[in-house]
Amino acid sequence: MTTLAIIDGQVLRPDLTVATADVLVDQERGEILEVGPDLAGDADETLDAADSLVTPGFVNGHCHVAMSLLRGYADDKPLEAWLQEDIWPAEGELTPDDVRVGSELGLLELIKSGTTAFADMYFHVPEVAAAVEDAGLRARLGHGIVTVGKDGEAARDDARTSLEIAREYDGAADGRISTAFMPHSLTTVGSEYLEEFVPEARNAGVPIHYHANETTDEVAPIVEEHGQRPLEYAAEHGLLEPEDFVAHAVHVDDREIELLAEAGTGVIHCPASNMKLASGMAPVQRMLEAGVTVGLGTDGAASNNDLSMLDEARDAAMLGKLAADDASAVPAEAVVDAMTRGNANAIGLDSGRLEEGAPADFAVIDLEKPHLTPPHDMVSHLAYAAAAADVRHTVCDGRVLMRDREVLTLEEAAVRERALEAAESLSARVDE
Ligand SMILES: CSC[C@H]1O[C@@H](n2cnc3c(O)ncnc32)[C@H](O)[C@@H]1O
Ligand SMILES: [Zn+2]
Repeated sequence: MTTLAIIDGQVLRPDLTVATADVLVDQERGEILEVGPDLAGDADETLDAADSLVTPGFVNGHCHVAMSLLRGYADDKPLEAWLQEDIWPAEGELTPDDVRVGSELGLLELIKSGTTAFADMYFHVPEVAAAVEDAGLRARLGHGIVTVGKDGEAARDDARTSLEIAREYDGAADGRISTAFMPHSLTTVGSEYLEEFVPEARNAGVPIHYHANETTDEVAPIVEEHGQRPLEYAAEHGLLEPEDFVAHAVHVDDREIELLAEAGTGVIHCPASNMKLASGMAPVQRMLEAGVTVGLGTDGAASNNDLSMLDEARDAAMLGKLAADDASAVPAEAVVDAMTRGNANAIGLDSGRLEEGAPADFAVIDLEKPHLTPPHDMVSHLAYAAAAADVRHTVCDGRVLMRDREVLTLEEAAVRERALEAAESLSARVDE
């Protein structure tokens, strides 16, 4: 057994209390052996956490990591225009190599901001999976299906690809990669394809993840065409099961909140993307009160425009108060839970908790910063004050991915260089 000890840190426990302790990890099993005093002993490797907070690694519940290549490509438009006029034409030019380098760029940012696990919907998923395997993170990946604008054969091919990817990659990278069947949304995938393929996804034993109720423009056509609210329609098509999770859920009514709570389907709230695209304010406090599992996600870097879960936590708390017109709504504890254990539960990964027997996924945050002084309340600091640049070390599955801000599993300068070239070449191709 090889061991790693994270020593002298302030450890954030599952009940959100903080204790000065070491954390001892079995690196082969990727598991926490013990949390307690004086565990450095003869550990094979140590990580200094003095004057630092040791937290569960952050979980990003909804991302399109390769879209890092499109950061700043198109801003200041609402969802529909942004996708139709800018993003989809650019994505039409993306090669598998572009997706690989865009993923590596995004993974660098995830590691540097303390994220150890994420859920991702995109295409050229084998490239995303290869990047995840090498970078050392944990992920739930899927191929996003869009059937609108395609003939029947092309549409069925797309849905079949999502199913095949889900089957083939589940358990890849020594179990760090799991998968889901991923229809893009309830308006971009026709009901006939849901009826045909959802039962197959259930047979494959994978969850289903999709964008839902993101804008009023997305709700209206379903109400008009089917005479039902989108999540009633989703339930009728077998898309609201306890293992499933939806992104956004901005425009949900009371009945839909009740459906989510009854079904146990997770909601991944994406406040930065919702604000930037002016999609609306999700009723997060109402969903929490109804018992919905609420996680947090960044969405892609083209609509955020970063992948920091610390930023997302702050945005969620701030926007949640504004939406509820109540300063006590969406408190610090709720967002810290949502970015760790809540998210892990929502996307079906065993992560987000720092205790014996749990997966060894951590972020170590430097507290010796003016904006983190004084140390009244670590949960408050995580929700409101800490930033990506405060993350010192990141560990996933017992492996040190970043030590003292040096990423060990990706060559940062080389990835940036390749990303610059790929982005330049992509822009030129789109402009041709
Ligand atoms: C078919 S792969 C995933 C697909 O989703 C697009 N996308 C990125 N952000 C959003 C969003 O906020 N709502 C809906 N769709 C989004 C992305 O560009 C890919 O095409
Ligand atoms: Zn999205």
